[in-house]
Amino acid sequence: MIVAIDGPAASGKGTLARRLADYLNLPHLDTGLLYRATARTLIEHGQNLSDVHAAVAAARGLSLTDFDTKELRGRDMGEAASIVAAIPEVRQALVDMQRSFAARPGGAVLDGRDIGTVICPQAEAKIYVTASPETRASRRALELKGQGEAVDYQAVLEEIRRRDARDASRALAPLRLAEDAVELDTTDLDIEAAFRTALSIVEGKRSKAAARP
Ligand SMILES: Nc1ncnc2c1ncn2[C@@H]1O[C@H](COP(=O)(O)OP(=O)(O)OP(=O)(O)O)[C@@H](O)[C@H]1O
Ligand SMILES: Nc1ccn([C@@H]2O[C@H](COP(=O)(O)O)[C@@H](O)[C@H]2O)c(=O)n1
Repeated sequence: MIVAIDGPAASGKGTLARRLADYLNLPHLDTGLLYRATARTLIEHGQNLSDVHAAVAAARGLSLTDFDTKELRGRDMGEAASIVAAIPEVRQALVDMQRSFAARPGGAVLDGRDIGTVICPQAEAKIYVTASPETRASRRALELKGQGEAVDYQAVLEEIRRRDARDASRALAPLRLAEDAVELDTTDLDIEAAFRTALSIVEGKRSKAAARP
Protein backbone atom coordinates (compact mmCIF):
# COMPACT_ATOMS: atom_id res chain seq x y z
CA MET A 1 0.00 0.00 0.00
CA ILE A 2 1.23 3.52 -0.79
CA VAL A 3 0.57 6.16 1.87
CA ALA A 4 0.97 9.78 0.72
CA ILE A 5 1.35 12.44 3.41
CA ASP A 6 1.43 16.07 2.30
CA GLY A 7 1.10 19.40 4.03
CA PRO A 8 2.72 22.75 4.75
CA ALA A 9 5.94 23.38 6.67
CA ALA A 10 6.19 21.95 10.19
CA SER A 11 2.68 20.55 10.05
CA GLY A 12 3.87 17.22 11.49
CA LYS A 13 4.03 15.28 8.19
CA GLY A 14 7.38 13.72 8.99
CA THR A 15 6.36 12.73 12.51
CA LEU A 16 3.19 11.05 11.26
CA ALA A 17 4.87 9.45 8.25
CA ARG A 18 7.61 7.91 10.44
CA ARG A 19 5.07 6.61 12.97
CA LEU A 20 2.83 5.16 10.25
CA ALA A 21 5.76 3.55 8.45
CA ASP A 22 6.96 1.94 11.70
CA TYR A 23 3.50 0.71 12.56
CA LEU A 24 2.72 -0.60 9.07
CA ASN A 25 6.26 -1.94 8.62
CA LEU A 26 6.74 0.02 5.39
CA PRO A 27 9.78 1.98 4.18
CA HIS A 28 9.54 5.75 4.57
CA LEU A 29 10.86 8.52 2.33
CA ASP A 30 11.00 12.12 3.55
CA THR A 31 10.98 13.74 0.09
CA GLY A 32 11.86 17.16 1.50
CA LEU A 33 15.38 15.77 2.00
CA LEU A 34 15.78 15.49 -1.78
CA TYR A 35 15.20 19.22 -2.24
CA ARG A 36 17.29 20.05 0.83
CA ALA A 37 20.18 17.90 -0.45
CA THR A 38 19.95 19.51 -3.90
CA ALA A 39 20.18 22.96 -2.31
CA ARG A 40 23.08 21.89 -0.08
CA THR A 41 25.10 20.67 -3.09
CA LEU A 42 24.66 24.05 -4.79
CA ILE A 43 25.65 25.92 -1.64
CA GLU A 44 28.70 23.70 -1.11
CA HIS A 45 29.84 24.43 -4.66
CA GLY A 46 29.22 28.17 -4.34
CA GLN A 47 26.52 28.01 -7.01
CA ASN A 48 23.40 30.12 -7.22
CA LEU A 49 20.16 28.49 -6.01
CA SER A 50 18.42 29.73 -9.16
CA ASP A 51 21.01 28.26 -11.54
CA VAL A 52 18.78 25.77 -13.38
CA HIS A 53 21.60 23.84 -15.02
CA ALA A 54 23.57 23.40 -11.79
CA ALA A 55 20.44 22.59 -9.78
CA VAL A 56 19.36 19.87 -12.21
CA ALA A 57 22.86 18.35 -12.15
CA ALA A 58 22.79 18.40 -8.33
CA ALA A 59 19.35 16.75 -8.25
CA ARG A 60 20.40 14.07 -10.75
CA GLY A 61 23.52 13.32 -8.71
CA LEU A 62 21.59 12.49 -5.54
CA SER A 63 21.49 9.07 -4.01
CA LEU A 64 18.98 8.14 -1.33
CA THR A 65 21.74 6.67 0.80
CA ASP A 66 23.89 9.75 1.29
CA PHE A 67 21.68 12.00 3.38
CA ASP A 68 23.11 13.44 6.57
CA THR A 69 19.65 14.17 7.93
CA LYS A 70 20.68 16.30 10.90
CA GLU A 71 22.61 18.78 8.79
CA LEU A 72 19.97 18.89 6.05
CA ARG A 73 17.17 19.52 8.55
CA GLY A 74 18.50 22.99 9.49
CA ARG A 75 16.34 26.12 9.01
CA ASP A 76 18.53 27.67 6.31
CA MET A 77 18.37 24.52 4.24
CA GLY A 78 14.54 24.53 4.41
CA GLU A 79 14.43 28.01 2.94
CA ALA A 80 17.04 27.13 0.27
CA ALA A 81 15.17 23.91 -0.57
CA SER A 82 11.98 25.81 -1.29
CA ILE A 83 13.86 27.99 -3.80
CA VAL A 84 15.26 25.05 -5.79
CA ALA A 85 11.93 23.20 -5.45
CA ALA A 86 10.26 25.95 -7.48
CA ILE A 87 12.41 25.08 -10.53
CA PRO A 88 10.29 22.77 -12.74
CA GLU A 89 13.36 20.98 -14.19
CA VAL A 90 14.57 20.11 -10.67
CA ARG A 91 11.18 18.62 -9.76
CA GLN A 92 11.21 16.65 -13.00
CA ALA A 93 14.70 15.30 -12.23
CA LEU A 94 13.50 13.93 -8.88
CA VAL A 95 10.28 12.23 -10.02
CA ASP A 96 11.70 8.82 -10.96
CA MET A 97 13.62 8.38 -7.72
CA GLN A 98 10.46 9.04 -5.68
CA ARG A 99 8.27 6.82 -7.84
CA SER A 100 10.77 3.95 -7.68
CA PHE A 101 10.78 4.23 -3.90
CA ALA A 102 6.97 4.16 -3.84
CA ALA A 103 6.94 1.11 -6.11
CA ARG A 104 8.77 -1.10 -3.59
CA PRO A 105 7.05 -4.42 -3.01
CA GLY A 106 4.46 -3.99 -0.27
CA GLY A 107 4.40 -0.23 -0.73
CA ALA A 108 5.84 2.74 1.13
CA VAL A 109 5.05 5.90 3.06
CA LEU A 110 6.19 9.16 1.43
CA ASP A 111 5.81 12.64 2.83
CA GLY A 112 6.20 15.96 1.06
CA ARG A 113 4.16 18.56 -0.80
CA ASP A 114 3.08 16.84 -4.03
CA ILE A 115 2.98 13.14 -3.19
CA GLY A 116 -0.77 12.69 -3.46
CA THR A 117 -1.16 15.11 -6.37
CA VAL A 118 1.82 14.37 -8.65
CA ILE A 119 4.24 11.68 -7.48
CA CYS A 120 1.74 9.01 -6.45
CA PRO A 121 -1.74 10.04 -7.59
CA GLN A 122 -2.65 6.34 -7.32
CA ALA A 123 -1.80 6.15 -3.58
CA GLU A 124 -4.41 4.17 -1.65
CA ALA A 125 -4.27 6.56 1.33
CA LYS A 126 -3.66 10.30 1.11
CA ILE A 127 -3.52 12.54 4.15
CA TYR A 128 -3.07 16.30 4.04
CA VAL A 129 -1.74 17.34 7.43
CA THR A 130 -2.31 20.91 8.56
CA ALA A 131 -2.25 23.03 11.71
CA SER A 132 -2.52 26.78 12.16
CA PRO A 133 0.69 28.66 11.25
CA GLU A 134 0.97 29.86 14.88
CA THR A 135 0.76 26.30 16.20
CA ARG A 136 3.30 25.07 13.68
CA ALA A 137 5.65 27.92 14.55
CA SER A 138 5.44 27.20 18.30
CA ARG A 139 6.08 23.50 17.73
CA ARG A 140 9.07 24.23 15.50
CA ALA A 141 10.38 26.85 17.95
CA LEU A 142 10.11 24.32 20.79
CA GLU A 143 11.94 21.73 18.70
CA LEU A 144 14.77 24.17 17.88
CA LYS A 145 15.02 25.27 21.51
CA GLY A 146 15.34 21.62 22.49
CA GLN A 147 18.29 21.39 20.09
CA GLY A 148 19.98 24.30 21.86
CA GLU A 149 19.20 26.94 19.23
CA ALA A 150 18.34 30.49 20.32
CA VAL A 151 14.90 30.96 18.80
CA ASP A 152 12.78 33.96 17.92
CA TYR A 153 9.18 32.72 17.60
CA GLN A 154 8.21 35.61 15.29
CA ALA A 155 11.09 34.82 12.92
CA VAL A 156 10.11 31.14 12.82
CA LEU A 157 6.50 32.10 12.07
CA GLU A 158 7.61 34.40 9.24
CA GLU A 159 9.84 31.66 7.76
CA ILE A 160 6.96 29.21 7.81
CA ARG A 161 4.59 31.68 6.14
CA ARG A 162 7.18 32.58 3.49
CA ARG A 163 7.96 28.94 2.70
CA ASP A 164 4.25 28.01 2.51
CA ALA A 165 3.56 30.94 0.17
CA ARG A 166 6.44 29.97 -2.12
CA ASP A 167 5.42 26.29 -2.10
CA ALA A 168 1.77 27.03 -2.80
CA SER A 169 2.38 29.54 -5.58
CA ARG A 170 4.96 27.78 -7.76
CA ALA A 171 3.97 26.83 -11.30
CA LEU A 172 4.66 23.08 -11.16
CA ALA A 173 3.32 20.78 -8.42
CA PRO A 174 2.29 23.48 -5.96
CA LEU A 175 1.35 22.57 -2.40
CA ARG A 176 -2.35 21.76 -2.43
CA LEU A 177 -4.89 19.29 -1.12
CA ALA A 178 -5.44 16.37 -3.52
CA GLU A 179 -9.12 15.90 -4.34
CA ASP A 180 -9.15 12.46 -2.73
CA ALA A 181 -7.01 13.34 0.29
CA VAL A 182 -8.34 13.47 3.83
CA GLU A 183 -7.43 16.68 5.63
CA LEU A 184 -6.09 16.20 9.14
CA ASP A 185 -5.89 19.38 11.19
CA THR A 186 -3.69 18.72 14.22
CA THR A 187 -3.94 22.20 15.79
CA ASP A 188 -5.77 20.72 18.77
CA LEU A 189 -4.32 17.21 18.64
CA ASP A 190 -1.19 15.99 20.36
CA ILE A 191 1.16 13.62 18.50
CA GLU A 192 -0.52 10.50 19.85
CA ALA A 193 -4.04 11.67 18.94
CA ALA A 194 -2.86 12.78 15.48
CA PHE A 195 -1.23 9.39 14.92
CA ARG A 196 -4.36 7.49 15.97
CA THR A 197 -6.49 9.60 13.61
CA ALA A 198 -4.01 9.14 10.74
CA LEU A 199 -3.91 5.40 11.33
CA SER A 200 -7.68 5.14 11.28
CA ILE A 201 -7.73 7.01 7.95
CA VAL A 202 -5.14 4.62 6.49
CA GLU A 203 -6.88 1.53 7.82
CA GLY A 204 -10.24 2.75 6.48
CA LYS A 205 -8.70 3.19 3.03
CA ARG A 206 -6.96 -0.18 3.24
CA SER A 207 -10.20 -2.04 4.05
CA LYS A 208 -12.00 -0.21 1.22
CA ALA A 209 -9.24 -1.19 -1.23
CA ALA A 210 -9.34 -4.80 -0.02
CA ALA A 211 -13.13 -4.96 -0.47
CA ARG A 212 -12.92 -3.81 -4.10
CA PRO A 213 -13.65 -6.61 -6.58
N1 LIG B 1 0.35 16.87 16.81
C1 LIG B 1 1.45 17.43 17.31
N2 LIG B 1 1.47 17.99 18.53
C2 LIG B 1 2.60 18.57 19.03
N3 LIG B 1 3.76 18.62 18.38
C3 LIG B 1 3.82 18.08 17.15
C4 LIG B 1 2.68 17.45 16.56
N4 LIG B 1 3.03 16.98 15.34
C5 LIG B 1 4.34 17.32 15.19
N5 LIG B 1 4.80 17.95 16.28
C6 LIG B 1 6.15 18.53 16.44
O1 LIG B 1 6.20 19.61 15.51
C7 LIG B 1 7.51 19.70 14.95
C8 LIG B 1 7.38 19.64 13.42
O2 LIG B 1 6.97 18.31 13.07
P1 LIG B 1 7.58 17.59 11.80
O3 LIG B 1 9.06 17.77 11.72
O4 LIG B 1 7.04 16.21 11.80
O5 LIG B 1 6.88 18.45 10.67
P2 LIG B 1 7.09 18.40 9.10
O6 LIG B 1 5.79 18.76 8.51
O7 LIG B 1 7.70 17.10 8.71
O8 LIG B 1 8.15 19.57 8.93
P3 LIG B 1 8.93 20.06 7.61
O9 LIG B 1 7.92 20.64 6.69
O10 LIG B 1 9.87 21.11 8.08
O11 LIG B 1 9.62 18.86 7.04
C9 LIG B 1 8.32 18.57 15.57
O12 LIG B 1 9.03 19.09 16.66
C10 LIG B 1 7.26 17.58 16.06
O13 LIG B 1 7.70 16.82 17.17
N1 LIG C 1 7.55 16.73 -2.12
C1 LIG C 1 8.19 17.87 -1.77
C2 LIG C 1 8.93 17.95 -0.60
C3 LIG C 1 9.57 19.14 -0.30
N2 LIG C 1 9.49 20.17 -1.15
C4 LIG C 1 10.23 21.42 -0.94
O1 LIG C 1 11.31 21.24 -0.04
C5 LIG C 1 11.22 22.15 1.06
C6 LIG C 1 11.72 21.45 2.28
O2 LIG C 1 10.82 20.40 2.60
P1 LIG C 1 10.60 19.86 4.09
O3 LIG C 1 9.41 18.95 4.00
O4 LIG C 1 11.85 19.13 4.45
O5 LIG C 1 10.38 21.02 4.96
C7 LIG C 1 9.75 22.56 1.10
O6 LIG C 1 9.53 23.86 1.64
C8 LIG C 1 9.36 22.53 -0.38
O7 LIG C 1 9.72 23.70 -1.04
C9 LIG C 1 8.72 20.07 -2.27
O8 LIG C 1 8.60 21.05 -3.05
N3 LIG C 1 8.09 18.92 -2.59
